[in-house]
Amino acid sequence: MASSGPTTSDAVSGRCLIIAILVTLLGVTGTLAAPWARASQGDFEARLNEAAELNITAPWRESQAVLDELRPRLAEATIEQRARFELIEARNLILAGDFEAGLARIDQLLEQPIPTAQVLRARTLGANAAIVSRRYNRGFELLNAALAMPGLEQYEQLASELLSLASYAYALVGQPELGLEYGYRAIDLAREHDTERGLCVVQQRMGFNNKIIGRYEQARHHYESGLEACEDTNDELVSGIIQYSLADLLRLDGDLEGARALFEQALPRMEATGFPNGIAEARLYWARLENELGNDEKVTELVTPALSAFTESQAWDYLAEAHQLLGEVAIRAGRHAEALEHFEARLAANQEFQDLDRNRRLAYLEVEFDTRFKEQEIELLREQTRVAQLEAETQRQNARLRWISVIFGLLLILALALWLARALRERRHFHRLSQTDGLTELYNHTRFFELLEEAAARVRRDGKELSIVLADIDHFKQVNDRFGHLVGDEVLRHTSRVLKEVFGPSALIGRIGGEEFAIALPDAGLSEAAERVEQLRKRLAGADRRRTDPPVTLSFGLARLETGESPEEMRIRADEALYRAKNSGRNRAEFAQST
Ligand SMILES: Nc1nc2c(ncn2[C@@H]2O[C@H](COP(=O)(O)OP(=O)(O)OP(=O)(O)O)[C@@H](O)[C@H]2O)c(=O)[nH]1
Repeated sequence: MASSGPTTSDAVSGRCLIIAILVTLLGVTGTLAAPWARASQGDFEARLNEAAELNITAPWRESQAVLDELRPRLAEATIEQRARFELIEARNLILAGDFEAGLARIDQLLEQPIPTAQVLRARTLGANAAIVSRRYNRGFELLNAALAMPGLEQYEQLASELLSLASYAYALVGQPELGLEYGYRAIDLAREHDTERGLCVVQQRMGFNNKIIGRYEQARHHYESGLEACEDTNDELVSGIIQYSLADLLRLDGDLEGARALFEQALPRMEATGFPNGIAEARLYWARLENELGNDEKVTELVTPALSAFTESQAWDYLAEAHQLLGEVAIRAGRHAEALEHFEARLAANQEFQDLDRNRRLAYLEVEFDTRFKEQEIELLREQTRVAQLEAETQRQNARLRWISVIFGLLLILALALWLARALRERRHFHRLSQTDGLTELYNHTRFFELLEEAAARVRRDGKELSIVLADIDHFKQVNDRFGHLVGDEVLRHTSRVLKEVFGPSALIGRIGGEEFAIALPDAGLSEAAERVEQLRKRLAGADRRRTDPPVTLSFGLARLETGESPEEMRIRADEALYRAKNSGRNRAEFAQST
């Protein structure tokens, strides 16, 4: 006889409940059991590990007995050990069906400063327990907080358990693809770190995920792999879950005898764990099969004891399905009043389930929305930080550029200043060259007569005197011829120096020809000029003359600027006087004739 049980959605969601509880418990227990190797660190540690191990392999009461024995010694425990103790106990409370107390214990633990691994453990266990007990907001909050923990994958088995929980939770709220994605990550992690227990848990969840989206072949494959891993780790709980889940798959596949054989193994196994929700789920699954086979008595026998467990754990979908089955049995037996009661109970349970399902999706969406919103906020903040960094970098570059420009500008100004100073120096040099005679550094011909003009104008204006002396070295050609031009040059320079010394700074002295000099004496008359000439002759002939110097004499022509006379006219007269001095035997001075 065909079953007309609850909707597929009801059945699927109901199945989740038991699986989730079992897997939660399994996950935490598995993690806690891991530090067996540290038993030698002390009796407390060893007993704590024993309690954790018992949580996997025995009914929860056995591990709780160990915890109760350890409780008086909690004061000597480390923070980490206390956290593990609390987590095992919280898990036991949940296994015993007291979700509220279990979750309160986890919340308390999360408020304390505990190692990161314990935080991850507590969040994973809390998320699972909250989701299983219909506290979806809290469940997804804890799940997302755990998933957001940095460096998650370094926690290996813990991370694998968390990802497998995420896999289950997302499948539960209608996101099976996301669930599969998390599941594959969890499988990879479990394989990578060779954790059989992790593999056992995640394969079971992946079996569930595939089953609810109708991929029975894949579901079966995951369940079978999971069963192998679970048997290896003596995990009675998950082994039992997988067995009755596989049996349900066989039923769906039409292998009813195979399914029954598996149920016969799974139910006693579940009963041995003492976990009421798991036992009730196994009974319901089996009852589906017996309903299909028309074994009404067996259906009643299986389902009736499960009703209270479903009601207590608010597994409304399962409860609805159970009442549906019992209602059908009652109809077939002609007990119509009883059937009506069951169908009414089914309707009520379905109503509860619809509310629950809506709440579940809403909770997921709220947390998901909140998370996405926060992610967007974080992304926005990151973007703002990036922009600020870019701006700061741009400002730094601008400041650098400004400095470079300033330095470059200063260097340019300096180079220009140097170049200008050099140009000015050169200009002054060339200017001086253009006015002086390079050999003697006396005024050259042009400059001398310019200055003479100016001096003449000045003395005329001031009503003072001005005399001029033309001096020409005697027989200079012979000096050159006898001693060479270099000596001749030296004679010219020496003569110039003596001229300057004798006539003093007020006199204008110029070299106006090869060996011919002109001296203008402002404010001086002929007698003073003659006196100086005499001094000069003595100096050249006497004291100043070195023994190696060739004998040098000069002939002089002296003239005084007459009233109304131009400097040129004065010069001509002085020239004539010089000519006379030369002709009169040289080495002498002649006065120019007055006009
Ligand atoms: N070493 C040297 N010789 C110069 C320079 N300028 C002109 N002389 C020489 O001066 C000599 C001038 O010779 P002259 O004009 O014959 O005159 P002098 O030999 O002095 O004879 P008198 O003037 O008649 O006494 C020439 O031999 C020129 O070569 C010069 O700058 N350096």
